[in-house]
Amino acid sequence: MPTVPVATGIIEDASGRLLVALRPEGKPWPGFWEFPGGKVDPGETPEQALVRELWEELGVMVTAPEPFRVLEYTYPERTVRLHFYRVRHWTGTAHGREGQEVRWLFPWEIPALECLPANLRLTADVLAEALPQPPLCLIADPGRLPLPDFRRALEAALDAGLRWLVLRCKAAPDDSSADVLAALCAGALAGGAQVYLNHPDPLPGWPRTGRHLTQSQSDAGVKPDEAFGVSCHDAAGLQQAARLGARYAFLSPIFPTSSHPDTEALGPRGFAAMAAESSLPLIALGGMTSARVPEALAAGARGVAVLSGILEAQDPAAATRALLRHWER
Ligand SMILES: Nc1nc2c([nH]c(=O)n2[C@H]2C[C@H](O)[C@@H](COP(=O)(O)OP(=O)(O)OP(=O)(O)O)O2)c(=O)[nH]1
Ligand SMILES: [Mg+2]
Repeated sequence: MPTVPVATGIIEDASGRLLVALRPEGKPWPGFWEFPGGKVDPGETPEQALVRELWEELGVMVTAPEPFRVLEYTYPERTVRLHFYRVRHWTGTAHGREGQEVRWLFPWEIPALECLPANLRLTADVLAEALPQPPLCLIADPGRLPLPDFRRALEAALDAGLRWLVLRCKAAPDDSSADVLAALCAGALAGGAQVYLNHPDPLPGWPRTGRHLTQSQSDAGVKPDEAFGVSCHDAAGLQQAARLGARYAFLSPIFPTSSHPDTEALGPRGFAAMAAESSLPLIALGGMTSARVPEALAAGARGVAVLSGILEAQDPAAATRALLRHWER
């Protein structure tokens, strides 16, 4: 079976929303959502095909498309080589010229739709662009250490370059601890970090980027009206988090971990199999050490999360630097 070249455009408006279109009856995969585009004709370059297809399908004239990804995917009926472009400059008003429904959605709203299966990884690629950089997350639980030690460790990690914090409070802290934690959140944000609160309801009004949910909250349908991620443990949990509109998911445990000794680890292969099917960027959690970061990234993790690896290290700053080294260029 020859490979069919296809050119598609991820069209983005000034607010960051992307255009998706519903495949009509009469084409393969009717009723599935796609990025607009189509087959490259003989003699055309993928970029020429992109410009022609977006004119034919949407009535927009594209200028300066940027190559983004080339992916091959085998459907039962054909193998396609998909040339995805980012399109940020065009003229005209996009509308379904072939009668197809089109929608403008934020990237995290797309996984709720039934999309062409080849596009799962691509959606995860787009969502991964918005992860904190470097994508190393510290899950910081103030219940584990005396508060002054917790604060010192956290500030050392932030000074060492940490830019992503999930603050995990199993129970509501007392008033004086709450003031310290709120100030830590504010300081982390001011230093350029993203802060997600994993906290039981009622939620304190601490400064934050968004919330981090447990899989059981997500499975129960909790859907914050702010940015959020979810800690997942299985494929059903990942699917539910994607349906709700999560920006990212933790998947654990990738390696055996002393905090959950009775849970069987996914292993890098189990992790990779789930990453291949996920439209969310997955963050590897569980037994993560600096030495294991390359294996996690090779398994499709877009980032890594640690708990005790930093907070309970002899030298939290050194531990943070050792982990961050993997994202230095
Ligand atoms: N347009 C588009 N096609 C995709 C995407 N992802 C994906 O796997 N495909 C596959 C589905 C199809 O097998 C092929 C594109 O074919 P198409 O049916 O859109 O081609 P076309 O617009 O030229 O349509 P036609 O002339 O055959 O009617 O690529 C995507 O995001 N957009
Ligand atoms: Mg098409």
